[in-house]
Order: sequence, then structure tokens, then C-alpha cells
Amino acid sequence: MEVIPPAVCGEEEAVGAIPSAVCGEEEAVGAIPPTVCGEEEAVGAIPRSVRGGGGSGAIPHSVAGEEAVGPLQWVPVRRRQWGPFPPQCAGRRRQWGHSLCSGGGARSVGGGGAIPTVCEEEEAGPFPSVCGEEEAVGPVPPSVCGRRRQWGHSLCSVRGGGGSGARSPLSVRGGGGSGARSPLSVRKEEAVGPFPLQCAGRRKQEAACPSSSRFRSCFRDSAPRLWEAPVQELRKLRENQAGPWSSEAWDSEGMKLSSTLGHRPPPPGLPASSPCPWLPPRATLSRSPTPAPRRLLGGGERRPEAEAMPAGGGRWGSFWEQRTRQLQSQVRAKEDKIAELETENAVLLLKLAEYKGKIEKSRSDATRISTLYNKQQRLQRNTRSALSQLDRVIQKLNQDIQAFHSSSRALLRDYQDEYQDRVSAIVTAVQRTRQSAETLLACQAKVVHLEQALQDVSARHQLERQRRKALHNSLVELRGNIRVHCRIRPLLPFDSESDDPVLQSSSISREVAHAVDDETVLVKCDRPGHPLINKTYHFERVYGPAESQSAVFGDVCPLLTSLLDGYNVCVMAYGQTGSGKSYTMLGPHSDDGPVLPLDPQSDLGIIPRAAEELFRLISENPSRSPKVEVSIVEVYNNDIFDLLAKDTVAAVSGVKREVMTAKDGRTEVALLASEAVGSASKLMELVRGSLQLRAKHPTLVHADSSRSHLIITVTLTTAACSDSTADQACSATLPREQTEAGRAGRSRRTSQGASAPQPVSGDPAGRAEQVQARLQLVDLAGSECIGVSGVTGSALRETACINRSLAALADVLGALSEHRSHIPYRNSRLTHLLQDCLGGDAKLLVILCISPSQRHLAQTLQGLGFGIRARQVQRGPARKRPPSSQMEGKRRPD
Ligand SMILES: Nc1ncnc2c1ncn2[C@@H]1O[C@H](COP(=O)(O)OP(=O)(O)OP(=O)(O)O)[C@@H](O)[C@H]1O
Repeated sequence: MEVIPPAVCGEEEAVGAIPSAVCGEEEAVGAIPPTVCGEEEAVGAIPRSVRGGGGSGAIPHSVAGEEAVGPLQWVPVRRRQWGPFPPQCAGRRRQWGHSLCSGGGARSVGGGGAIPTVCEEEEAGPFPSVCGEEEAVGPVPPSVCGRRRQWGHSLCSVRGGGGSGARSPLSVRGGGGSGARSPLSVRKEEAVGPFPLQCAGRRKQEAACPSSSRFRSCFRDSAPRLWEAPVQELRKLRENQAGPWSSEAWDSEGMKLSSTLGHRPPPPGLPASSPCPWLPPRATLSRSPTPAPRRLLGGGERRPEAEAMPAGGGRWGSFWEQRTRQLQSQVRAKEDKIAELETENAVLLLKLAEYKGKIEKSRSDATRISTLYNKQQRLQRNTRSALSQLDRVIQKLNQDIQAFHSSSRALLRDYQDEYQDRVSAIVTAVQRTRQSAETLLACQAKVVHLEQALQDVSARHQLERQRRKALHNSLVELRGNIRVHCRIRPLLPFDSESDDPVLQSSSISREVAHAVDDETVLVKCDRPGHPLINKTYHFERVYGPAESQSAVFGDVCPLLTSLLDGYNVCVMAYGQTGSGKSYTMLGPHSDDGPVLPLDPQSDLGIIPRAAEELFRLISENPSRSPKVEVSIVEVYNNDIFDLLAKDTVAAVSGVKREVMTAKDGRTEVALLASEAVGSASKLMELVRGSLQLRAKHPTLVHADSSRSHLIITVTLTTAACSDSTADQACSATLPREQTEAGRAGRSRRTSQGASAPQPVSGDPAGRAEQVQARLQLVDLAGSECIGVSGVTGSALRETACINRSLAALADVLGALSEHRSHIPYRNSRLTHLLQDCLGGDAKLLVILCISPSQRHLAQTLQGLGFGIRARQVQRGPARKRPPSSQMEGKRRPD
């Protein structure tokens, strides 16, 4: 912005004629000339930051002060138009100013700014001298030189040689090289061209600058405000100079303006006495006698030419011409400066865009950073909360760990204590175990020794037992004793059903009979109100409740061998009702009766087993082929019924028969039906048929009680053999003891003159000698107590007959045991029928069946007494049956 100094204005008025160029500038004071507007726009467009930067070293000191003051003053605004000045240029300006103001000495430097003001340049006077000084000063700054060159006829044209290598500030900044120019600087130079007039070039630059219109509008807004202070000051000066200038006022105003603009030495050609270098010396001024009132020139007004120029020329004319040229060159310099500033402004705009882009980028970065920061904050909050939770968890874990450690230590201590205790206990136990092991080894040695000794003793005991048995059997054979085996049946359900209520309520055991061993029976006589009495009974064999049918038959089997050897054999089951007689002789009750063949696990009794064994033995020696005949009778109510015979008249089975004594002394049933059988099954078939006819009646004790004595007689008729042959045959079949006993018996009987005839080798009539042996299997009816069995009527009579017949049997055994002269066989048809077995030479085996139940104790004791009595019978040794021819001549009377 160009402002006309007041000094100049006053001077113009004093002169009376103001050069046109100056007038144009004066007009610009009121109305902004286009050129000035362009500069103002450039000023207004300069960013504040850039302006601030321009003051660093390159801008005179007044810039900073005025910026701080507020409204821009005219001088600082001009200085600010220089914009950012390179430091090196600042130094050159300083030199330049020094050269320009060489007459003033240090005044240019003392102005505080490195750049000489336009006023100083205006006051520089004729430039040839300046140019000479400038050349002498040194290289002109490229930017300055470049601009000077463009102006051509300006003072820079004078120093054109020196500026040949100069560049505009942009070119210097862009490349700095001598030939290289930035496109921007080139455009500017081309646009400006030879500087004809400042406005033309500026207008072109404005057109080239896209923001010039915006700058202009901005300037219009800010120009009045910017100009207000200088214009006011100028008006004040002119008003003050309305009258003739006094020397004091002149000096005062000059000094004031000089101090305002900066204290600089006056330009060459001006007297040093002038207080203001802008004003001519007071003495050289001529005042009009009637000074015209001072006024400011408005825009568009033109000072009359007569007033503009001094009338006479002369020194003032040359001054004004020089002044006009100076101002024109100054205007051109300003125009050039404006272009430069616009260029710089464009550059700054580019920078501004760049900075805006950076700012946008920075904003986006800041936004992103802010987002990240927020995320980080949230993450930190989450992390803090998580850390706090984790911290609490860690604290809890630490507490748990401490508790665990404490408990672990306690447990460890307990474990160690327990471990020590256990170890000590184990050590003690090991020591004891070692001692025990040693003791055990010693004991084991002893046990081995004792076991060997026991085995020896057992072997000796078994041997002795066998010997004793053999001796006992020999004794039995020699004495002719009746063998008595006792069998104790198990307790059965019906035993408890009919128990006495008194017994049921008491703690007395219901089982009173026990098999102590295989030869001893123990009976505990424990009755309420009576002392306990234990009675033992010894028999040849005692079977406990658990012993099977096969075990019982095992002791019967040797008698079958004796049967085949010609001995009469009788197996009789004796006992109370329900004691197991029929079970022992026949087997479990069934409607079909015992059925062969035998199952090894079968419960069949002695009769079916004996039948099968008999035919098995016969089959083993087929050379002898004995004839087997079977007869079956029952003694029912003291009558003998032939169960194999059938009364054709009465058409009933079971014919009553009578017992008779044969010529050989044997008792026989007259007209007894007998059937030859060739097999065990045939034999058992007859047995089953007979059992269908056998009298049975249920009682309170036994639901299937037999009411008769069943006698099955199996007669074996075998061809007789000589003694030697018979002995050989007998020795082959009989047990050794029996053979020996038989020999002993025969020898004894023979020596004693026994009536039994000896078998002969032949029959004088030429008939073949035959030997008969009988096997009688007797299932006696059970003795019973009438009060217990609860029978009445015919059953009562049956019971009475049964009891009487059994009593007769017991009497016979008693008589035999007591060796009475009279044996009452005929007191009962049963004893009469069994006379040969009881008192003869038959091998008699009585199987005494007893019940273990407390309820049957009396009958058990009675049965055991019968067995003991039977054992006491000494009938002499058993004998083989002689041949029939010998038997005919020997009849023994009853
Ligand atoms: N040793 C035993 N093992 C299993 N049951 C047996 C035994 N002895 C007998 N019994 C059973 O006892 C019951 C009576 O037996 P059994 O018919 O043989 O008596 P009993 O002496 O013949 O009687 P009665 O003289 O009245 O005919 C039968 O049901 C029988 O099965």
C-alpha cells in the first residue's frame, strides 16, 4: 500500500504544483487506485502466520511493535508487503540501505529494519550515484535484482549487468541456479514484461491469480480501517500547516515524522539541517503570501496543472521531475513487489492447501488416534476391571494356596507321623512275621511229621477196622447172629404238622435221633418235665438221614452173592409206621411202583436194586444159570394172601393161603403161586402188580400207610455141585470171610452133628442134584400207637393185628436170644412164615428204620430195643442149602 507521506503533501502544497504521478498517488489516498488495491489485496491475502514469519530478522523492528499494537499503521503495512524476506536478502538490504544512505551514515541501519523504506529510496536522489554505490556494495540480492531487471528503465536497469544472474525469490527458492527458473517466476516475468505501467502488469497478474478477487474484496473491507490512522495524521498535519510554517513547527513536525518513520539520515542532496529527510529544508521553501486552505484531495480530483508544477522550473522543477521519477519507479517497484508478493501469496496458498491437507490428514489421524485412544481407554478400563478382578482372584487364589499350603503341611505332618507309626508297626509286624514264619516253619515240619504219623495211624486204623469188621462178621457168622442196620430218615414236613403244641412252643429240638458214627445211634430223650437222657445204640451199620439208597444197598449187595452161593438170605425192614421202611425197601411212593432200569441217581430201594443186581450176578456166571422164581404174599390181619394168585371163583386177586411146614423142615405157603422170571424188569413188574393189591390205609401219621406185611420171595434153583466144585465156585463168588465162616460153620455143625445134610454129588434115581436158595425181602407193616395214628374201625383192627404180629416177632427174637427151648413162631402167621429166616440158617439182615422226630421218640426207642434184641440172637453160623434129595429125608419137627 502506498501512502503519501505528509511531508510530501505539504511540500506539494508549498510548491504549488504537484507532479502528476504524485497527484495520482495523492488521489490514491482518498480513492484507492487500482494498483494500490492490488497491493492491498496482496497485503490482505498474506496469511498472518506468513507475515509473522516475515518479521523474523527481515522485517524492521516496527513490524513487531505495530502488530502488537493492533490496527496496522501505514509504515508497517508497507513493510509487511515485503513478505517473508530471505535472511540473506535482509543482509543485502541492509547493505543496500547503507549504500543508498551512505550520506547518512548509520541511519539506515539505525532504523531498526534491514530493508530500506520507499521513502529512503525516494530520498536517495539521483540514482547513478546510488547505482555506483550499489555496484560497489556487492552482489545485489537475486530477488531484488530480478525485479529491477524487469523494470528495465528503473534503477535496476542501471545495475543490469550485476543482476544478470539474479532470480526472483521464487526462482532462488526453487533452484537457486543461474539459468533455472521456476515456472511460477517465469510466468510472472512474462506477464509483467517490460514494465510500461504498473497497473497493466498487475491486472494480468490478478487475472492469473485465482484468489485475486477474493483478496480484493477482503482489501475493500480492511482498507478503510488500515488507512484511517495515516489519513487522520495527514489531515492533522495539513491542518497544522494551514498557516505559514514556522521554523519550529517545521522542525517539530519533521522530527516527529522522522521519529515515526524512523530516524534516518537525510538523502543526499538534502540539507542535513532538515529535521525530516522527507522534507526539503525550511529555508528552501517558499510560502505563498496567502496560503490556500489545506484540504485533502478526493478521489478522481485532479490538481490543476498550474498548481501541480512550479511555474518557473529551475531547481524545484528538476526536483519534482526527479521526484516524479522516483515515485514512478517507486510505484513500479511496489507493483513489482506486489507481483512478487502475489507469487509468494500463491506459493503460500499452495502451502496453505498443503497445510490444510496436512491438517485434514492430521485431523483424520487425530480422529483415528482419538478412536484408538478411546479404544485404548476402554481397553484400559476393561483391562483395569479385568486386572482388578484378576487381582481379586489372585488374592483369593493366594489365600487358597496359603490355606492349601497350611493344610498340606498339616496333612504332611500327619502323614509323616502316621507314616512313622505305620513304618514302626510294619517293622514290628515284619519282625513278628519273621518269628511267626520261623515258628510256622517249625510247625509245618511238625505238621508234616504229624500228618505222616496220622496217615500211618489212619492206615493202621483202617486196617484194624477192616480186621475188626471181618472178625465181627466172622463172629456173627459163627454165632449165627442177626445183622441189624439202623437207618435214620430225615425230618419230614408231616413230622412238624402233627407235633405236640407243647413241644412246638418249647425250645426242645424236634430231632432226637442222631447218627453219631456209622455204628452208633444217639437218642436224646428230652421231654418236658423229664431230665435229658442220651441213649446210644450200636449196630453193624448206622445210616444217617443224608445217606442215600445206594449206600444202604451197598451193604445188602454181598448178601445177594451169598444167595447165589446157596445161602438163604432175608432182608427185613422193621420200624414204626412212617419211619421209611417202604422207602428203604421199594423207594419213593408212586402209583406205578418202582420202575427199572435204575438210574444211578435214582432213589429206588433195595428190592429193585437187588433184582437188578441179582440178574447181573447171574449173567456173570451163565454156566450155573439158576432158575429164578418169584412169589409175593402179604400178611394182612394175620392172614396170608398170595398176591400173585387169582381166585377164579371169586374173581379177585390175592388169595388167602396157609403156612405149612415142609418135610425138610422148611416153612412153606401151601399152594403159593410163584412165577419164574428171567429178568429184573419182569420181577419188578410182578412186584408192581402185587403192590397194587397190598392193603394200605391212611393214618394220621402216614397218609400212605401199609396195613400188611409184604414178603417177596425169590427162589434160586441151581444145579448142585460137588464140594470141591462148590467150594471153588463159592470161593470165587463169596467174600473170603464168609467162605471161611462157612467152612468153619460147616465143620462145626458137622462136628456138632448138625441136622443140616451135606450136599451129595448124585441122586441114586439119576436125577440131577439141585440146590435152592431163597431171598426173602420183607417190608413189615409199621408199628403204631393207636392214639397217635387215630385209626378206627377196620384200620384199628389192622393196627392191632400189625402190632400183635410185630410183638410176636419180638417174642421170637427174644426167645431166640434167650435160647429158650420153645420159640413161639406160630403165635403169628408172620413169624411162622419167617421161621426159617428167624431161627434157621439164613443170613438175616434187619434194617431198623427210625424217625428222628421228637414226636416218635417212644416208637423210636421201641424200634431200637427191637434191634438190640435181634442182635443178641445167636443162631449159629449160616449154612448153604443142601440138595433137595438130602433135604427130603430130613424133616425137623416144629
Ligand atoms: N430216608 C428217607 N429219605 C427220604 N424220605 C424218606 C426216607 N424214609 C422215608 N421217607 C419218606 O417218609 C414217608 C414214609 O415212608 P414209608 O412209606 O417208607 O414209611 P413206612 O415205614 O413204610 O410206613 P408204613 O409202615 O405206614 O407203610 C414216605 O413219604 C417216604 O418217602
